Amino acid sequence: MGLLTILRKLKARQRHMRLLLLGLDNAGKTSVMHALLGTPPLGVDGEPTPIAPTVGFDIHTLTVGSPVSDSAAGTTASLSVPGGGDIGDGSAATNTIHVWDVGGQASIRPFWRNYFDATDGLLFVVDAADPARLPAAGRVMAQVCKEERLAGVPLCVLANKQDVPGAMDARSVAAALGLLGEEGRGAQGEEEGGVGLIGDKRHWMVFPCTAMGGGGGWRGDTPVEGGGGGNGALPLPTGATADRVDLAVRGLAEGVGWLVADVSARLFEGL
Ligand SMILES: Nc1nc2c(ncn2[C@@H]2O[C@H](COP(=O)(O)OP(=O)(O)OP(=O)(O)O)[C@@H](O)[C@H]2O)c(=O)[nH]1
Ligand SMILES: [Mg+2]
Repeated sequence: MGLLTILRKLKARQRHMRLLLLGLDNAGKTSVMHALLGTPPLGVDGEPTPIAPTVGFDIHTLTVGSPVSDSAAGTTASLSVPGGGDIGDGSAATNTIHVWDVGGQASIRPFWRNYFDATDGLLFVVDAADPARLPAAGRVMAQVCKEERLAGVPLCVLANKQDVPGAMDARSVAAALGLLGEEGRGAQGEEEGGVGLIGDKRHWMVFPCTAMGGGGGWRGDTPVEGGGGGNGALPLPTGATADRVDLAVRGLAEGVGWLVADVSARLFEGL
């Protein structure tokens, strides 16, 4: 077996990828990170403690597709989402996912560009219970997506805070962000200032979710899908009623699972 083949097999087996977690301040990025890690911040009394705004960035590591491999570091956890898979020789692959959680305050956003290199997938978190800020979130997202270093990188939008009564569903969030506003999709929701993502080769999807895993009043719907590659079907909200909070909790894992699977296909297919 040649050296190149060995290296390729090693890469295929390890499947490291880097996701960048962005969004306006207060969207819930760090909360999403804690939810994914299964480690809500707790005080000494065991009660949840408020999450402080992120100044700078934090890196966390998740593994997908195999049991927990290392939890000693405190920032490593396994996640039950799809995204592992057979790597061609009958053995299962493990995706090791490095998530960069970067602060979203206006004063910090200019530094986001320092994190674009080597990004394989984008997680963009929005506060679906704060419609007034969604157009601004859409503009910021569009700016990020214009970045050459992020060309074609799949985008998972997390329409967070679905536990808050009145939170917008995935389709409304997609429209408010300008994702549905360009020609070619046949989608409703023409929105001024569309972000111009549609028509490029980027896969995107909006998932309704909550980082809280509790509360009431959640309104369920299905993810809204679009982007290049002919996957522009836009399923209508189903108005699901059963166990809505649970669905929103699962929406988080599903969203990350979708992104991991998409990135995997992009990075590791054919290895
Ligand atoms: N109800 C509800 N509150 C949430 C949810 N996610 C986050 N929050 C709250 O929203 C506030 C901001 O959450 P953070 O996770 O700090 O937001 P962030 O995007 O990391 O903010 P920056 O670090 O400043 O960019 C906190 O008070 C969280 O408790 C959610 O799903 N539901
Ligand atoms: Mg934060």
